[in-house]
Amino acid sequence: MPDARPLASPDTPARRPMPRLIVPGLMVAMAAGVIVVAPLLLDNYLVNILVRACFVAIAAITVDIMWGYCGTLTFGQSAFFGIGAYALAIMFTEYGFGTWQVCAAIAAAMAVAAAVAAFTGWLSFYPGSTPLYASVISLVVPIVLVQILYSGGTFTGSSSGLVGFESFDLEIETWLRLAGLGLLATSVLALVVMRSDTGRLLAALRDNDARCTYLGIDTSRLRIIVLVLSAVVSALAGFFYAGFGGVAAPENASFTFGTNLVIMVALGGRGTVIGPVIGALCMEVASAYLANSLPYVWELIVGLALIVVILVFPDGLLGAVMRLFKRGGGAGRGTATMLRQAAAATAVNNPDAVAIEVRALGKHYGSLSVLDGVEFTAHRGELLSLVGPNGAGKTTLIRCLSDGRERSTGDVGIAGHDIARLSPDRVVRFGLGRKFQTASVFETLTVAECLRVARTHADPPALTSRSATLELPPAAMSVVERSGLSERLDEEARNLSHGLKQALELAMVLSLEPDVLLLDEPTAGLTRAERQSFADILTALARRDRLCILLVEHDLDFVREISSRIIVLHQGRLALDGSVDEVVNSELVREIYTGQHVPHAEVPA
Ligand SMILES: Nc1ncnc2c1ncn2[C@@H]1O[C@H](COP(=O)(O)OP(=O)(O)OP(=O)(O)O)[C@@H](O)[C@H]1O
Repeated sequence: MPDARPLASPDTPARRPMPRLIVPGLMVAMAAGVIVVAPLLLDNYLVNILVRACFVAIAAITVDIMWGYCGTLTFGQSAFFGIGAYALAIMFTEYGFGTWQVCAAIAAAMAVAAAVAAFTGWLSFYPGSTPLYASVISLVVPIVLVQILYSGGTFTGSSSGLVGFESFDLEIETWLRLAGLGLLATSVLALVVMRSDTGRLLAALRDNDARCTYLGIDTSRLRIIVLVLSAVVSALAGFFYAGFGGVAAPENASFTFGTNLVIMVALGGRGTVIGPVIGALCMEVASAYLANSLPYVWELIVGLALIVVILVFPDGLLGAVMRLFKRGGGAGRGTATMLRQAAAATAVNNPDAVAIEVRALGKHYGSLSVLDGVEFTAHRGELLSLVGPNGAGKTTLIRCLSDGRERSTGDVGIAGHDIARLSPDRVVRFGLGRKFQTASVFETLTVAECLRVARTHADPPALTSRSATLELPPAAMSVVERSGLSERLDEEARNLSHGLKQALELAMVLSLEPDVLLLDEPTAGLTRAERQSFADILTALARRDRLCILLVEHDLDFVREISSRIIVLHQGRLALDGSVDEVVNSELVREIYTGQHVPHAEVPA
């Protein structure tokens, strides 16, 4: 879109280099403080608290990854912490302390935590589940686990927990150094991964799960993998926590502790890794001093602090500090991305092959029939417009073509594949791309990151590094260059104008190299110039690249200009299917668009 006029200022807001240095600087300072200075200066009581705080902070980091990066608010990390603590306590109580017992206890802690996390993840993240549902499940897990511990008799120590077993015989200063190093290693690893391409993919999940799914990403599987890994880390933290304290108590697994972890993350600043560490250290130390002297007031103070932070600093304390160093609130990440065109796909074998095949399609909501007996076929190279009055069922039809679970009756074929009851991420792999009515991008990611996530299928993300180059297929590249997005690759998507967001979403969908493109009112809200540009792009995609495009559109002039064929939906039934002239000049379309009633009987079945 050469003439697109972005509403947002084209100037990239200036950035100071500080935010990139704050987090590593804080980490080095805290690590030096805990590992080197603290054992020399602090009394035993405070060192004891710091050791525990370091292990709790590791669990808080796992909550941050789940909540701050992946967008799932979880109260259940305490359960995995408790599993680690009890794996050690049960093993040492039952079999004594020794090398094989330590190895077996670590293996048991990791295996049980991973198994419980996999089961919980399967329950929480089934396709179509909501984030609220996952949070509720995360509340239930520690509650159930604590009940199991209570009813475990002498095996789990019931409400008193397990105590008095032989454990690691280390000086307290050594414990502090070990705990500090463990916390430092976990923080560095988490930061490296979260700043890598994989971390950006997790942030994309948080921003827009549906868009990820329609980019062919199995979001449920990804969330389960992250939950399992964070559960294992949390279990290891609990293991050493119990090893240090020589006790495992139901409180270590309780939902109260899980809630405290969430508060630590919220106070420190979610999505920062280091914020939760600061939150955990501060809360553990403060609670050790205040919880006994001010038992009820302390909880009140924590509650009030949480409310104040949520109201005044929604990004937490560290988020507020980091924002001070940003001018303009959210430009790119100071990285320069090189754009490169991927090799063109091999020539299409059969340029006129059937691309969409719909047979006897029906969709019902209870007794309400929204689509009934819809049948049509579309070929590669066709630009097919779908028109009809509001409520005719156009968006529902698009949903039924892109998600096998949507339709009530009938069959849908995409590029020769029956979509059966497959979820959108699987249908996308048949060669389908869907653009939503409202631009669906990843708001907190840069333009380059959005496009990189869209290329996940072709270019799996690196785990520990961030790519400096971005390779796009020719069709996506052409949209990026024509729209001017190539000049703003390192700018966050939320700063783009409406037109540029629409162009970005189209480029993301084209990054999938689809054979079939579904577009739901893509020109709504665009300027005249942007609309013309969109028309040129779509025409080229159909004629030159032989894509089959199905376009839902209200603007009949636009439809007339670009379509090779038009189908009309009326009251859930296919009313007309013909050439542009046949449909636009038909009596039926005139009646529909002038609002006159068309009796059901007159609509061809
Ligand atoms: N989840 C749902 N439950 C019940 N009815 C629904 C649901 N989703 C859509 N409908 C109904 O299905 C009908 C078709 O809706 P749909 O959004 O597909 O129409 P449309 O042709 O795309 O309309 P518009 O042009 O306004 O976007 C409407 O009457 C709508 O109220």
